[in-house]
Parts: sequence; structure tokens; C-alpha cells
Amino acid sequence: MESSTFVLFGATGDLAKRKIYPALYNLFLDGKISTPLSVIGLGRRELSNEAFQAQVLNSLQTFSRKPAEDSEKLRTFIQAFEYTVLDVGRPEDYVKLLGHVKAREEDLGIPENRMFYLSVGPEFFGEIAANINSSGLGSTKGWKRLVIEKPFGTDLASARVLNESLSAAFKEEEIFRIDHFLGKPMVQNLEVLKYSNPVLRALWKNRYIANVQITASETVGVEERAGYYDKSGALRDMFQNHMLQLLMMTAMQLPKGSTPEDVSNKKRYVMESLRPLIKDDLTRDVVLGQYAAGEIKGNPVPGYLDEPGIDSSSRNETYIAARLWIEDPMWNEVPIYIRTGKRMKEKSTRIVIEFKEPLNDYNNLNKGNTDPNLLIIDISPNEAITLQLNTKDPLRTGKLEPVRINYQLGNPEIPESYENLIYDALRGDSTFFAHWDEVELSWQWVQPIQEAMEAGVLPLHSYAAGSHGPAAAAELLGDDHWWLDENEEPEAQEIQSVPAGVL
Ligand SMILES: NC(=O)C1=CN([C@@H]2O[C@H](COP(=O)(O)OP(=O)(O)OC[C@H]3O[C@@H](n4cnc5c(N)ncnc54)[C@H](OP(=O)(O)O)[C@@H]3O)[C@@H](O)[C@H]2O)C=CC1
Ligand SMILES: O=C1O[C@H](COP(=O)(O)O)[C@@H](O)[C@H](O)[C@H]1O
Repeated sequence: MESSTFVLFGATGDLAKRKIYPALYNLFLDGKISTPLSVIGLGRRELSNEAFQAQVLNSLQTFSRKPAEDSEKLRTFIQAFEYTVLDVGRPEDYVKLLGHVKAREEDLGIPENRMFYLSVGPEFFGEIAANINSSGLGSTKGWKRLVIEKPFGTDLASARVLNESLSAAFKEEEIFRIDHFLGKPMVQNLEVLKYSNPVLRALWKNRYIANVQITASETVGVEERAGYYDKSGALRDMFQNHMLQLLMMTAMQLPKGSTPEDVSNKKRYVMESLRPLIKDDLTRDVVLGQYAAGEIKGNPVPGYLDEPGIDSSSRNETYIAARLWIEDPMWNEVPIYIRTGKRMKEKSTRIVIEFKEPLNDYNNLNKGNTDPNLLIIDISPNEAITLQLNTKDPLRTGKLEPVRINYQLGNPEIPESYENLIYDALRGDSTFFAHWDEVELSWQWVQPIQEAMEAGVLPLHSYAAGSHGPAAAAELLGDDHWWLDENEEPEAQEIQSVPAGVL
């Protein structure tokens, strides 16, 4: 991999401190970044290089997975960072930035490879891309790449406008749209799991799969992000991007040796095959919820409407569950259940594949009550693969009983999501990024939900903080039920204690 200049817009912001600097540092320590390294941080506030470097050091000491103790390596890393004042709306600042980038390229003997990482508000994305183009920053003899954070638009129309403005300055293959769920090691493991195991490969089809459940539950509430979250809600914040990306990764079929373009095509195919939502059936397929006061791990927490910065009459959803169908010979008749919510009982991102019931019980031991086989893929915070099988009870009750075979990753050496993604972007590998077609089709699919929410025709169910979500989300599954962690209370018991009213 050739050296490049990492130009970071929003270098004084929260994401840069918590994720980007630690990721760069860990990549540097792992020898995954070409040296000499050059990072130019940008922001409106005045900072000397030394003050900026002190901020970077502080971020590493607070957030890095590897220790940032005084060492020659740490000093070399920190000295790679320089700072320039830039206001995104001032074209002259980009010209000054070009001078800075070129001077460093010459000083360090780095080829004109430039990665522009936009860790700023999405309202600036289009303007920055245009200014990179017009200032000459984008006219390089090497490669240029644009890395952008979420959110990518707030609906189909705004996403299309944003994409057009980016496309005027960068080609699609130069745009790397971060979806940090795609950087999670277990998500990156999905393809290998499906295709390197003949057992799973043979079963990964509707003949054997009863349903698929994709859950991202969080115990945190709105935190300090009321301004953003009260406009975004669970649909825009999690469902349209992370949850649908997990669905694509689960359902796509990828031949060995696929290129990033093949991946993008396969993911697009999944989205194109999703049965569109019908306005009149929405209440049957989608459940929205908002948390009421409750308890998280024994501590009382306020309801959403009492959170600081939230309008007391807000109808914003903090929970969404949906039933989806992929109209494709491999997935026909397999319901896919997706749910995500804040202030739930546990923090867990997980995919559960429920296999079809055996046609007949072995020797009729359980008389139709045999548990199904499950494949449970824990993505975070736990990273694990669990297979639930049936065995004969060794205590000779004569019954079959389910047992779980479990493999936990849990190795501190495993790179964090941003490390994986920044490494891939530096290598020019867009496999684990959101491509435009996927983003567009995702917005298209959720559009009927957005319209129904705007028209106020979708009920908003209340659920107690610390529960598994609204009771209506259990009904969405009909005869199926959500699978929980082995140690948790069964869903049915929890659901009974949840206020089932409609707000
Ligand atoms: N924080 C997080 O955990 C996550 C953030 N994101 C996304 O990442 C992006 C950045 O988020 P975050 O770091 O939290 O935001 P912050 O508000 O913490 O930081 C914003 C950054 O943008 C800079 N900035 C703001 N206005 C301008 C301007 N006019 N010209 C130049 N620089 C400007 C600020 O620097 P200064 O004030 O010096 O100008 C600051 O460095 C957003 O798109 C967000 O949605 C995505 C996932 C998670
Ligand atoms: O993008 C987001 O993701 C986080 C959850 O991510 P995780 O890696 O902690 O599982 C979510 O809290 C946040 O609201 C959302 O913007």
C-alpha cells in the first residue's frame, strides 16, 4: 500500500477523538499504515500543531484499545499530525489547505494520494466535495478518496440530492460511505461462516430456514443527542442503514473470490427482491414504539418525553420492528424479523437463524415439542457463534433437550470496526462500505413507513424502559417468537408487564 495524506474534516469533533485517532494509532502499531504518515486535521477553531497533537494524544490515552505509553513509536505517530484552520464555506481555506498538503507531500516524499475524511455534519458533505474539486485538492497524480459518515440523507429525495452533489466531484468507486456495523468483525465473518462451512452452506435456504431474526437492542436512551435523535428516530438512525445492511449481509449469496463490485451487486439484488411495503398493510408489518419510564439494570430511568431536550409531545419512535420478505427462490416464504430500540433490556446486536422443525421427533420422544435448531451470531458487544442442537437428556427423563455449542471471539487483539473500515478505505477496498444503490434502495423501501409516520397513521406503542419492547412486536411474529439470550427471562413474561397502550 502506498503512503497517502489523510485529510480530516472535523478533526476537533467527538467522532475523531473517540474513533478515528485510536483507529489510526492501532493500525499504525499493527504496521497496517504505510509510513511516512501524514494527517492534516481541519476545523474552524484556531489551534497550533502542538495543541492539536496534544488533543490527539489525549484521545489515544482515553480511547485506544492499545496502550499509548510514552515511546518512540508514539512520538513518531503524534508528529504525523498537523492542523489547518478551515471553514467549510470559505473557498480560500481550501486553497490554503492545498498548499499545506503539497508542502507535506514534498517534505515527506509522499505520492499525491489523498483521502478526504468528512467527520462533520452531513449538511456540509456536498459543499466540501465541491470545494475539494474547485480548489485543485482533488486534482492529484495519485488516487483521491472521499470517506463520509452517516447519515446519508434523511429520505429518498435528500439522499439523491446529496449523491448527485458528491458525484459531481468524485466517482462512485472513490466514495466510501461508512456504516460502522459493516466494520464489525462478526459481520465481516458472515460470508466465511456461510460459505466455508458445508453444513451451513447446505442449509442456508428456505427449504431449511424457518425465519431470520435481526436485533440491535440498546440500553442507552437518547443520551446528549436530543436535537439529532428527535428528528431522526430509530427508523433513520438505525433501521434504514445498519439494520438493512445486516439483512443484506445475511441474505446475499456470494461466490468465492468476489470483488467489491460483485458484493455491491449481490446486496443490491437483495434490496431489489424485498417485497415492497403496501400502505394499507403497514400496521401488520411494522411496529413503532417509544420508551416510557422504567428500570435499566435496577436503576430508574426517565421516559423519552422527559429526556432533556425532547419535546414533551414528541411522537418520535425509539423502537421499530418489521417483518420483511425476500421474493427470491432461496428466501421465499421465510419471514425476516428486524427490530431495534433504545432503552431495552440488554445491549445486543444479534442475528438468529431459526431452522425448520424436524418432520418427526426422534422416536416421538417430545411429541411435537422439540426445540428448533438455532444458529445465533452475536455481533456486539458479545462476539460469538452458537449452535443450538437437540440431544437426549442424559438424566434419562427420556426427553430430547436443546444444548448450545458456543464459540466466543473475545480477543482484545481483534481490530475495532473503525480500524477495519479505515484500513479498507486506505487500501481502496469498498467491500464493507455502503454503495449508492444499496443506500438508494434502502430509502426507497422505508419510504412508505416515513409517509405513514408523517400522516400519523402508524400507531406508536409505549414500552417500559428495560423491557424487550412493545407487546405489539411479539404479535408481529404470529406463531414465531423472538429468540433471546439463554440467560434471559422469556419474552412472553416480560411482554405482559409492558404497557400495551397506544400513545
Ligand atoms: N460522534 C459519533 O459517535 C458519531 C458521529 N457520526 C457522524 O460523524 C460526523 C461528525 O460527528 P461528531 O464528531 O459527533 O460531531 P461534533 O459536533 O463533535 O464535531 C463536528 C466537527 O465539525 C467541525 N465543524 C463544524 N462546523 C464546521 C465548519 N463550518 N467548518 C469546518 N469545520 C466545522 C467542528 O470543528 P470546529 O468547531 O473547530 O469548527 C468539529 O470538529 C457527523 O456526520 C455525525 O453524524 C456518525 C456516527 C457516530
Ligand atoms: O450509528 C449508531 O449506532 C449506535 C449503536 O452502535 P453500536 O456499535 O454501539 O452498537 C447507536 O447508539 C446510535 O444511536 C447510532 O447513531
